[in-house]
Amino acid sequence: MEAKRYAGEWSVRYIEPGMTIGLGTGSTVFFAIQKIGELAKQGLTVKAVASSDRSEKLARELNIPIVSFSSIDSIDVTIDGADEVDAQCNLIKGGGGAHTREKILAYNSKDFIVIADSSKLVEKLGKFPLPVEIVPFATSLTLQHLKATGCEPHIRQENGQDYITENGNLTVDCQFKEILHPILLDAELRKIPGVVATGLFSYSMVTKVIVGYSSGLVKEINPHEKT
Ligand SMILES: O=C(CO)[C@H](O)[C@H](O)COP(=O)(O)O
Repeated sequence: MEAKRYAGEWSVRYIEPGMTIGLGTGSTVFFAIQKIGELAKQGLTVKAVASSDRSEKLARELNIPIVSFSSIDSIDVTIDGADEVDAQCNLIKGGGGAHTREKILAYNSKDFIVIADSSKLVEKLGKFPLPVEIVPFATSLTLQHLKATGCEPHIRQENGQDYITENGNLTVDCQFKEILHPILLDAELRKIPGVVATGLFSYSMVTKVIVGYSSGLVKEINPHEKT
């Protein structure tokens, strides 16, 4: 947990007065939102759009002004977590079931900052089952098409029932052996009618990844930096 806190708290240095910020979802973002709340209390003026009811509720409790997506043109910076980050900074997201809205936030943000503890760093994506949001219509056919891409698809359950996203859809956790070409796989999955969004986020969307270590060390990875 401390490693998540270090990454989350570090990330708020990229927030400037007057910005519109996107709030992701999850236990790492929790620490970023708390820190933003502290800064707001000290006078930082920002407005925020949230990717989930959970994050919105937390932000409201901390008196961070929340605005609706329809009232803004773009987001200055979105801060969000990840389930896996590969060597190029491609991501798997959606462990918390909010990846469709998170992708909309990231896509509409000038900067997309990913925060993660070091356990999320992997060489290749795919150990973590890939979340895919699907509409709950012709589910068994959609599952067959997902399976044909080379995975074992499982409809996510919560308290013994299908997990329903905030968009009213199902989440299918797709276990691949490994994901060698995340961008191609994302395109292949999105061709299946009924698929709303996958939890694959291309490195091209990512401005930087902030990694927290339990020692207190924080590292920044810039996927676009030439080495
Ligand atoms: O994608 C997400 C939610 O949909 C989260 O960012 C991801 O699951 C990481 O969560 P955590 O910070 O709790 O480890």
